[in-house]
Amino acid sequence: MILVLGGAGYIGSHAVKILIESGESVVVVDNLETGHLASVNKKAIFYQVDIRDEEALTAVFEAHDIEAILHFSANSLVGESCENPLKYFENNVYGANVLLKVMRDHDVKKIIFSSTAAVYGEPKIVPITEESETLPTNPYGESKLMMEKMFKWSDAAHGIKFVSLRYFNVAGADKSGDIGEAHTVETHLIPLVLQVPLGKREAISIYGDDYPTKDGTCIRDYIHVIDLIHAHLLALNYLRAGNESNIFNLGSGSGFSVKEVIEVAEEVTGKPIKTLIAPRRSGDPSVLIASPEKAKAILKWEPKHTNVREIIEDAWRFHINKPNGY
Ligand SMILES: NC(=O)c1ccc[n+]([C@@H]2O[C@H](COP(=O)([O-])OP(=O)(O)OC[C@H]3O[C@@H](n4cnc5c(N)ncnc54)[C@H](O)[C@@H]3O)[C@@H](O)[C@H]2O)c1
Ligand SMILES: O=c1ccn([C@@H]2O[C@H](COP(=O)(O)OP(=O)(O)O[C@H]3O[C@H](CO)[C@H](O)[C@H](O)[C@H]3O)[C@@H](O)[C@H]2O)c(=O)[nH]1
Repeated sequence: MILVLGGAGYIGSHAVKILIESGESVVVVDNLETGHLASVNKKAIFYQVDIRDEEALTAVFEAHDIEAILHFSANSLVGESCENPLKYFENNVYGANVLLKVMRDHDVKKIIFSSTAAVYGEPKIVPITEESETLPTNPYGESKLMMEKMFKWSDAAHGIKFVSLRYFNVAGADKSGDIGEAHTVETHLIPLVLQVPLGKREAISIYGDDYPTKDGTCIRDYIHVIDLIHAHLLALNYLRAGNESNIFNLGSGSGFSVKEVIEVAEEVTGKPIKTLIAPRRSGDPSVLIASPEKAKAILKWEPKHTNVREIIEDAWRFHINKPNGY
């Protein structure tokens, strides 16, 4: 049995669907703070539980024979984390503490964890390898780095093996259009851009056009959620094969600017997208591009949907299908 924490969220709901399609039995735990019950595949067993509730989490571990955990549950808004850092340490770090305690007490030894490119902060060298310095510029990234260290020391003391996957910019949606990214508070570029052709937003603000990039706007590495989840399945096999704990970047290795994303979204939707030039958003690095070479070499991961047009087409299919979310 695989336990998916945060399985009602954007990325977690895709993981649940793909795990079930690949023949796994899945239990989902989610407190529904930002997730949607309707996004959880009906073949999964669902518990509305907060991972910080040790008693309730223990009951889930006692009800099921859990082999491995995919841990997506967290707060993950960079701006909010700067305004309310303690919320991030409370949910992400304390939540991991409770989880590791329950794992230790129930002899569960495998966990795959959602980390982030935000652990690197402003990179000195691009593309970013796993050896790059980790200097987060916001409490969200700091909380994820702290969690990585908690996993490292829990491995040393209790033999809990982990794979930490440092995601770059996750986007796109399942090809069915049934599940996708539907956050009540949306901060991510692609879903916000698509709100304009959906008629839900007048214009998209471009946060800064004076960066030292080819068109002055920030460059990011967009990774399709389906490719991202396939890396989790490979990480699960990696741990099942008895390998050591490890950390991998997950990105496509190529970058697209904010303006390029908007242009492609205009082509995909067939509608003009009005833009406004806004001030830079604080803490935004100009260029974030992953080196995915380690995941390719060790996990044998090969992202297949790296074209930003395909990523936007798949996101658009979901938004057309569910214009008001779940
Ligand atoms: N979306 C990205 O581009 C991106 C990039 C890097 C890392 N990540 C990480 O990936 C993970 C998933 O991100 P997402 O975009 O799907 O976010 P999301 O908010 O859609 O999903 C998180 C889920 O966890 C649940 N949750 C939060 N706190 C919980 C708690 N204490 N107990 C139980 N459930 C809880 C929420 O209700 C939600 O369903 C997060 O850990 C995030 O930090 C996301
Ligand atoms: O309305 C908007 C929203 C975003 N942007 C720009 O679009 C780019 C992408 O922004 P997102 O908010 O979509 O993503 P981030 O790169 O800020 O952050 C994401 O990727 C990070 C790692 O790269 C972390 O993992 C973080 O959790 C995740 O939200 C940035 O340059 C941002 O300034 C705009 O111009 N206008």
